[in-house]
Amino acid sequence: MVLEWMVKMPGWEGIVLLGLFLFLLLLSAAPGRRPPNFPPGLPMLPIVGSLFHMQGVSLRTALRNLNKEYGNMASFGIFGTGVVLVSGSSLIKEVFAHKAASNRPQMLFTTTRSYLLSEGKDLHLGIFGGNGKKWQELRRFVLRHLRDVGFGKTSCEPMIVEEVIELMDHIQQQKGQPIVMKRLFNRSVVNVVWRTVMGKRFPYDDADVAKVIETFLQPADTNLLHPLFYIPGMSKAAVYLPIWRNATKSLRDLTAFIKGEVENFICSEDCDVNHSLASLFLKEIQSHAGEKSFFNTYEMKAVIFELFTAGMDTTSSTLTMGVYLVAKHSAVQQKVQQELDEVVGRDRLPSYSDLDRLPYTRATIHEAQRVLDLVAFILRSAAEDCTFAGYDIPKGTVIVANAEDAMTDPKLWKNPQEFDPENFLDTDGRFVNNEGFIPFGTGKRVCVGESLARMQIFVFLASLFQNFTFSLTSDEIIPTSNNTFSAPAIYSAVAHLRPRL
Ligand code: HEM
Repeated sequence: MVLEWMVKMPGWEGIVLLGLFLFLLLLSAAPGRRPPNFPPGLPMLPIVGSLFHMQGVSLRTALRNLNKEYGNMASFGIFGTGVVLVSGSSLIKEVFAHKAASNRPQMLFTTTRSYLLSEGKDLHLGIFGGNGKKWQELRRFVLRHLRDVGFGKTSCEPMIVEEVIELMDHIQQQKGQPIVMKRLFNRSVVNVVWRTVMGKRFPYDDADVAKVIETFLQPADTNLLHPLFYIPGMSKAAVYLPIWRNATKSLRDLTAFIKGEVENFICSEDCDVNHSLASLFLKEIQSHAGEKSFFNTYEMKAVIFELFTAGMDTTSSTLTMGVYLVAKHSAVQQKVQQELDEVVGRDRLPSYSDLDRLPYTRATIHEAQRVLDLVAFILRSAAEDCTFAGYDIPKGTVIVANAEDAMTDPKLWKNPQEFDPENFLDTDGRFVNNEGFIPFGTGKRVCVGESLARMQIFVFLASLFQNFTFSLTSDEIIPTSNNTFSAPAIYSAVAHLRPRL
């Protein structure tokens, strides 16, 4: 896997990395070293770690095998970094709730993005990539003020409904012709986030946002455990390498877009009266003027960048997969529509307040999210030396939550390998939550956008199934789930308008 990647690299950089790789190979002949009382797992050789023991299978398969072979606390090494894979929903929750597991490892895409946003002055910007006191303060500020501007609360539902109506108009205009579903939802989803974060929405034909959406690197294109990212010093060095500059073209376009949006906002006349997170952030920066503070325009750009990226493709992928699974299982589609007709009717759109009276629809939506399993492996790192399940984990160890295992654990789910809304229903048809359902992560760094995402997913999908019957028209492609993220199916569908009752 490593070798293949390097051989594909053109020019001197490929040669240098290949040389480095061969040098490491020679050094790895020395006896192995694993920290004392570290969880069991693959042999960890000096310098290269366990890379040679993971050859020939995809990373995801390697992680699955690790769990099966070594149990709920299993380990391996990537170069000098120890990695612990935590499985079992109760152990994941215990570990991830602990402040010792609350750091995020340095990831190449967060350092590159920080570099670009700060003109090279800071490599550790934002909430997602931030750690320690700065992460705590920024996260607290963003959560509090997102709530103030209505994020995920009933007051933001009308915005979601407006986007749903526009999307349904667009679908209706296709007049029963096949619709390519990939990225169909991105624009509507990003508008909801943008309205709370920046106080504006993008017109449907905005060319800049269309370009960003079109070239956006989807989560499933990102391998957060790529060995090259764990070469010591790489997260800092790579931002200066021409090869990395070329490989990150879409990231560069996106950072330029967000920088432009934020800078225009700061210069705009209504920046301090506009009721948005951006204007509250700006006020916070001004209130700390002259002091040493985490609130500055670089952090503001990074936080806005994160809300845009984390909020767009995650929710859109879930909607794409939701329509796909329901269209593929026509009996489920009929039951959802029957429940919607009985509880909501067809004269008004479903509202989030209907959720409790729509157990089958709710179970279907949860089940689509479980089957997609978007973030199958969630990355944190040890903020300090710590002990979990009797094993010692040194500071800096990467800690990975095996969400895939929790979401398919046969001890927790009736029918873990199938799309089956019954997984979230009791024998009386009532909706029941499941402790293995952790699509938004868990504990100290649980997803900031969970409440908004849940509301958006429900309102969009319930409205679509109330108004249209979907059927698949093409042979769908199920992307081989890669690495740490999963991708939704790629397909086309026909949407038949349902008549009013
Ligand atoms: C279906 C939609 C979504 C899914 C499945 C999802 C999933 C996740 C997961 C698994 C994490 C890591 C949690 C952990 O470490 O325990 C995360 C973090 C995060 N998410 Fe989401 N997310 C979604 C939507 C959103 C939205 C709508 C936003 C904001 C607009 C958002 C913003 C963030 C941020 C800022 C973090 C970093 C939190 C931190 O490190 O403290 N996400 N998300």
